[in-house]
Amino acid sequence: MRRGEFPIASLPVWCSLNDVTFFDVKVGDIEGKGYGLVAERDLVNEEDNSESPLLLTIPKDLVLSAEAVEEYAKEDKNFRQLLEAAGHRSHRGDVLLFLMVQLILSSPDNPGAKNIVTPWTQYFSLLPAKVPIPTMWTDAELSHLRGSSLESAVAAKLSVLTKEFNDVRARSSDLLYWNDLLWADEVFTVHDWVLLDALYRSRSLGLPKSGESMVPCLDLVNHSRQSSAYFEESSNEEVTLLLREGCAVSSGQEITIDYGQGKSAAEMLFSYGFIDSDATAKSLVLPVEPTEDDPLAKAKLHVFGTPPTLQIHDSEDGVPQWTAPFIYLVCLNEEDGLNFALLQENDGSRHLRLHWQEEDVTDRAHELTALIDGHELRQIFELRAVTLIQERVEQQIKSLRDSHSNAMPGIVRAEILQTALHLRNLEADLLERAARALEDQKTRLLADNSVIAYLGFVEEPRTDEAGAALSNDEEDFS
Ligand SMILES: C[S@@+](CC[C@H](N)C(=O)[O-])C[C@H]1O[C@@H](n2cnc3c(N)ncnc32)[C@H](O)[C@@H]1O
Repeated sequence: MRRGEFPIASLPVWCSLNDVTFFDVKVGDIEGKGYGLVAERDLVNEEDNSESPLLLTIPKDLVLSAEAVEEYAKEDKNFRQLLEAAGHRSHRGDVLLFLMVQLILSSPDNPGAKNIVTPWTQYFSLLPAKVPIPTMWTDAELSHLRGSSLESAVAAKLSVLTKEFNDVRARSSDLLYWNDLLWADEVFTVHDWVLLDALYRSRSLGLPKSGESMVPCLDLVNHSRQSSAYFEESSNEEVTLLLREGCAVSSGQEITIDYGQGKSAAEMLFSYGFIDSDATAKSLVLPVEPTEDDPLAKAKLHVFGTPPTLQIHDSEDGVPQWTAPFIYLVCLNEEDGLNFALLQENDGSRHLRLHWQEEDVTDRAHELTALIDGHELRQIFELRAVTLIQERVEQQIKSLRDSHSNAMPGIVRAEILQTALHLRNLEADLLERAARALEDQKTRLLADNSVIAYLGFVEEPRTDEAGAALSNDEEDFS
């Protein structure tokens, strides 16, 4: 759908009409980042100044939160019908419906639909038509993410977005007003829905009172890990941007906030479309699956309930840590004391239950690491888990290496290619360090007395022979 026009030169008028105030800062073009905020004069906030200087204030009624969407629905009958038919599933979904309406109302494709206009209808046209996050990349660009943790994450997100779009379409087609505006000439497409999601993801922020919200003008502030400003929501729910304590910004310099706060390189790319040049991967998440020959695979997936993942986190000493609760479910079996049972309720419904050592632990399927604590074979179970995790990590390293020369032909924007390569390098480094840490842990477990005893080496092993025999036998406990 074609976008409306709102030149940046008109923003000061919009701000004065809507009580948004800039103090000594203005919107400017920032190379490689789109718009941003720059200081109009030298700004300083001394180290122990308890009252930080204000840079920007935005009144409560402009904050686009789930509550604001509900309020708007009270005033607009057509939107209320749309929200009742297709909304109320999540806060994000409701905000996306509101943005969809702003897109329609501001689009030159709908000259007749301009009768209901909110401040957001005009502001929406200032938002970029392209966001550099991977859900908006071309297939050729996406092929450069192969082997990275974002390969499956982006594919899953795109499939969810397509489902959401089809769902909104199915639920609103019976509403005459919306059917005419949205679907009759197929003016609103799945690409528009992907754009709305991208705008929301890259521009929303968590406010203490209003929750996840979009705030006009505050959403023009770019990110830096050495940020000079921060935002607050006051008791009357006005949102403010303030200069950080101990910060000095010269006239013409950019004002930034920190979007990161613990986010991994993959999360930064997924949500905002860039990675800091001095970033480390921090962490990554990979999907994991049950082993192919496990007869209990389906039951294990069912009781686990959520898509199983392996999370790898970096740590300050450079030795990565991992979390993979499903892997413990994968490596335990009936002979270890893991069982499934069907529980029949009085109303006739039946539920699959998970038992560990004859105790019903269905609600603790994610806590098997804790449940095996104290078991005499605990180290054996750990060894199986470490072996499976190591295999998964090695598989990912191989996939990163193999896919490098394998990208799809097609035009790829230089900055996108650079960002994808940056992510791949950061993740390869984290995975390789994780593989070494897993190998070390395996070696430690293999030297554990209970493991040696379990494997039949109860007598003092001669180191060389034992080591060789153990590594040959690895598959037996995986
Ligand atoms: C909340 S908006 C900030 C305003 C945006 N620059 C604009 O023109 O509307 C977030 C987007 O700005 C860009 N951005 C913000 N900080 C950046 C940075 N440090 N490096 C590169 N791009 C950045 C990214 O495209 C990101 O998705």
